[in-house]
Amino acid sequence: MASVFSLPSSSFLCPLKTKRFRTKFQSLHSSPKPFLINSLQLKELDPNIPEPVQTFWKWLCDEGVVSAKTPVKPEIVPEGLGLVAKRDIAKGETVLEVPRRFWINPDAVADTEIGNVCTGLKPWISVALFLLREKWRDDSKWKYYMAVLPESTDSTIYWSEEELSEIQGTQLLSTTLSVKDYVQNEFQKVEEEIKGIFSLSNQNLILVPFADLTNHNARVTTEDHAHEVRGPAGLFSWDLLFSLRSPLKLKAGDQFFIQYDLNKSNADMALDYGFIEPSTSARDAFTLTLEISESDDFYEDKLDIAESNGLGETAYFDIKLGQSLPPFLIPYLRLVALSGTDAFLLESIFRNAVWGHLELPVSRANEELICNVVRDACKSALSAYHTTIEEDEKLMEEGNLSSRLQIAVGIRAGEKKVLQQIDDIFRERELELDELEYYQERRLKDLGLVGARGYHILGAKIKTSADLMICLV
Ligand SMILES: C[S@@+](CC[C@H](N)C(=O)[O-])C[C@H]1O[C@@H](n2cnc3c(N)ncnc32)[C@H](O)[C@@H]1O
Repeated sequence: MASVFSLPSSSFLCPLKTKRFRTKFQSLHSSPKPFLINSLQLKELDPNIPEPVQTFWKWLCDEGVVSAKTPVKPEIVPEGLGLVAKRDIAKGETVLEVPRRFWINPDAVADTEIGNVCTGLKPWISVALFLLREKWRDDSKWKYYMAVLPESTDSTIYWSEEELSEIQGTQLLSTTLSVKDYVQNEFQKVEEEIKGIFSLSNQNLILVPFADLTNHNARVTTEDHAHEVRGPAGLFSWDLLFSLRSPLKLKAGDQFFIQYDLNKSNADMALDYGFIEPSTSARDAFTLTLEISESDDFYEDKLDIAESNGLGETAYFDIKLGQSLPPFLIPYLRLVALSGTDAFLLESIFRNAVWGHLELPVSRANEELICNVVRDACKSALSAYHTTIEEDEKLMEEGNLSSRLQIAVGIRAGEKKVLQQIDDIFRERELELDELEYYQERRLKDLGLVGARGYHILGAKIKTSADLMICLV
């Protein structure tokens, strides 16, 4: 899978790293040259740029996608290939425009000979099938683009067993294995369905030659740089254009960057793009999965309450480093843990108000249980990693890690930090258990039945929460 990054209405895949050009370069080299590379725009290119990229650029020039006015050109940059400003570029200035006839998306596939067999397939599968077919056609309209598309990226789905062992215990490892399984199953299904002719959930998948040479940078903190506009798309034609504007003010020689996706965690980025942002703590995340067990005596009631509040039998909570817990996490935890003398809150007379009650501590037993359960889960998850945070940090400080090891170390350190943060939050909560105010106390206060000397209802002293229940329900 090549990397995918999100745009307002679409995503686009990338041709990848220069290190992967060698095989392409050799294969192109042995075939007759498609045309003489001598246009003005080509003279501006660094002669060290791999020949397939030069040929691709020439093709873009010939097709009118690149002109003398185009303010960027491809260069070799730390991220592989990238686009570099030829002159100063103002913030918001249009950097490139690619007419619709060059886009590769499910609509484009539908208009080709394989359109019929692709009808009804998932968008990523029809695009993948199309790419496979075009790759082997000598007369493909996209052949110069195909020649710069990568065989693989640093996405974890391409990692060897040995490389994957570096992310042992991480959520990223299980996601990676699930994605590989999913792709394999889909491949088998397609193979069975279509004899002779293959971020996966993305409905608006699109490949845009030229635009997908743009790299990501954390300095860009907005995502509104990609637009579909109508404009001139050739000598006499007018069409939809995929347009990218510069989110930053650039000086000549600066690289043109965009922001791929502000909401992705480092694990998402590792899987989708094959790189991470180790210094952006909010990208370090861990997903807590909570479930109302079917064997719970109050399963039906709990499920009903969860569903009435937009949650379900299983709920996923993404916890980010340095950020507070998602607001529904604690009420959901309290709901799942609700039992014994607290179960009266599950009765239907409380149905409209119960979520409000769950937003505050219910009882000491309930609060203690959620602390224990979460802390045990954190400890168990932490024990599955084969390194400590300190060991990972030392490796990062020493540097000299391969790009994949850098991802592995960054991911496992990040996940552990988040788990540690969750454990710290619930450890502190545990220490406060005696000071918290619980449901019964609040209720008595509401009823004006709590005096300075303790809980008194109609003169009878209340000793246990069971007594309270009898009095209050
Ligand atoms: C859309 S392509 C961009 C062009 C790509 N650099 C190339 O050589 O073809 C996206 C890929 O570029 C690389 N990339 C982009 N931004 C990066 C970054 N900030 N750090 C590391 N790699 C990056 C990743 O391999 C990513 O999957």
